[in-house]
Amino acid sequence: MTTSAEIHRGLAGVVVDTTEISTVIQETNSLTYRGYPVQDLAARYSFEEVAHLLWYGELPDARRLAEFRAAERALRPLDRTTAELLARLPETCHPMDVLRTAVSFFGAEDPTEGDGSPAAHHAKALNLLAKLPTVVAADQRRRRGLDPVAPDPGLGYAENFFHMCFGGVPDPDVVRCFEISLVLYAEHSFNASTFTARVVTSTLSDLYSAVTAAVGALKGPLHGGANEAVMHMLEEIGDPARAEEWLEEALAAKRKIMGFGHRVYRHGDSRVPIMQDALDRLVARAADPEVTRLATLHAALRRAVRARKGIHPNLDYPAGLAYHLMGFDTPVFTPVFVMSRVTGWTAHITEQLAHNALIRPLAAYAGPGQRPVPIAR
Ligand SMILES: CC(=O)SCCNC(=O)CCNC(=O)[C@H](O)C(C)(C)COP(=O)(O)OP(=O)(O)OC[C@H]1O[C@@H](n2cnc3c(N)ncnc32)[C@H](O)[C@@H]1OP(=O)(O)O
Ligand SMILES: O=C([O-])CC(=O)C(=O)O
Repeated sequence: MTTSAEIHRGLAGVVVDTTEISTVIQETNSLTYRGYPVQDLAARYSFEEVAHLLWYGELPDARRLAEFRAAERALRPLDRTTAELLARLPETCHPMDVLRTAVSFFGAEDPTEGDGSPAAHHAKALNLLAKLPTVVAADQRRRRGLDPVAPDPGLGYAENFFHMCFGGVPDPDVVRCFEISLVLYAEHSFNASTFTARVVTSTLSDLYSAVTAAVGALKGPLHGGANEAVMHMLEEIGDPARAEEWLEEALAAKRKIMGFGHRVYRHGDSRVPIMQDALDRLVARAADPEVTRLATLHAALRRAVRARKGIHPNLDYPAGLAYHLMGFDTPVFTPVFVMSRVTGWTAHITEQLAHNALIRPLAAYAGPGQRPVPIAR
């Protein structure tokens, strides 16, 4: 080691910059977007209004919201080249790979890719917000052997996604639970994927490159991939009566329990009570023994992890099961997270550019000391 500098592995506890977009308030275990508590936003506002808030700093008035909605709805269809390209990707690849490829391709197709002005950024961000659900829905249908369903400009963001996935819109309670999840997933300060987007942006690279990299960062099971991993874990456990025994075995094998723990929250994720409440409503309305079994297992594991390790669930824990009950295929859960988080990522990309400093930390060298190269080879 060539330096005695303090090492912060994983940048834990390191404050690298300021942000005006969101903050976790540890004292009250709360999260605000541009100053508004996320609980209140989830209860009273649509996802489109929250996207506007994150990008422009204020909730839209009625006229501005109508314009914003009209612009988003007009941008939803994919052009033929994109649709054909995505349909050619192997079905063995993960839907997050499809999404990552789609974002990269949107950049390659955009002649204004390098324009980093705030106006150009907002246009690109809106384009991604509008098109990503079309990509995710078409991909889920393709894997089910079905043709894509065209977006419906008469439907809101959340409703239209159900329409494109399933060819119909479920009852408003289900749509509302989905919309709540989108609001909760939209933004979370300097999480790993957002920080990735900021690192890429700090080199003055373009927005599509930053979002492509962020999709890659979100895919991992320690971050967004956990909502999908939660479902696999519940399937592996199977029987609610096995939750405690399974947990002991998993901990003995040094496995991480998916959907539990958090780098920032030490006393529980502020978003969980709202999402758990939405999940409970989905379970109650299903009135189905299989759904009850899953919900019982979900609750049993939550209690067991709390009792055994003192660890709380994070947002991915209730969101994973909620997406399953809404009918989405498990590999689509993290892409749905992307559809929402693209708002936070792009808000941060714009903020990073406005006060840019190249992000380039130092490392404490721990390799061999300087030595002569061998003379004979
Ligand atoms: C939307 C999101 O991205 S939320 C996060 C989603 N990710 C997950 O749900 C994956 C499971 N969780 C985890 O792996 C971790 O809790 C993380 C990655 C989220 C946070 O990790 P860190 O802040 O680095 O905490 P760290 O891993 O050091 O955990 C501290 C202690 O709690 C334990 N711990 C934390 N989370 C878990 C978990 N899910 N399962 C088992 N043990 C855990 C660790 O083993 C460690 O114990 P130790 O001190 O005895 O070694
Ligand atoms: O903040 C984090 O580290 C992870 C998280 O909860 C999120 O990105 O929503």
